[in-house]
Amino acid sequence: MDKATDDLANMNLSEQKRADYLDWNEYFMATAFLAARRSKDPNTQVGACIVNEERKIVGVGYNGFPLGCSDDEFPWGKASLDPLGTKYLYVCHAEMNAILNKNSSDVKNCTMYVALFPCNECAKIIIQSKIKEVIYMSDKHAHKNTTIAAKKMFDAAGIKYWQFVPSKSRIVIDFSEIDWDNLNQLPATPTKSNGLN
Ligand SMILES: O=c1ccn([C@H]2C[C@H](O)[C@@H](COP(=O)(O)O)O2)c(=O)[nH]1
Ligand SMILES: [Zn+2]
Repeated sequence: MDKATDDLANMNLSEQKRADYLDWNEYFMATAFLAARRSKDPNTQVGACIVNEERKIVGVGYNGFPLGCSDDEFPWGKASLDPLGTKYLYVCHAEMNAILNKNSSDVKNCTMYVALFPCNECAKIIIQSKIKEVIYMSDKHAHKNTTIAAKKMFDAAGIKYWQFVPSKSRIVIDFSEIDWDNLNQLPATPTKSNGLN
């Protein structure tokens, strides 16, 4: 293909809608996973994103210690002879933080996107806050009583829950790949010349 034909092909492509944009579920689940990257938990990082009926994000949270409880002083360990020496008695779960961080008056009829199926304690808060749907990614604790109880309560309360199975294997934000002059993500627009092709 000569350069003129190549330029024309690129021009026509740039007038068409991008095909590889994030769909709503990908966008909200990726937001939950981005929030999880704020977590200091060395073992499990959980993020949650709450979305209202207008598809607006109204709350985001991740697992971490309460305000005033230093990440450097409270224990991050899982195992200790003394339960007070583990994280479990102190850490706020991502779902609870997302609800408490809400920027709307309530989260009634909202959907929660969450990296891990909520535990029984989070399930109670989700139900009481009137969230109507939970979309989760990992169900790695499906065999545990905390998850079984959570599902039992969701079923009784009529809360819909389903597992998000991503069709994209990667959602990447790589600042080094962004063409800052055009705000194009170079890999997403391969026909655009980046000087390498
Ligand atoms: O519903 C949940 C369940 C757990 N978490 C958080 C709490 C802890 O920080 C980790 C779990 O630690 P493990 O080392 O995997 O036991 O996940 C949450 O945010 N939401
Ligand atoms: Zn929980």
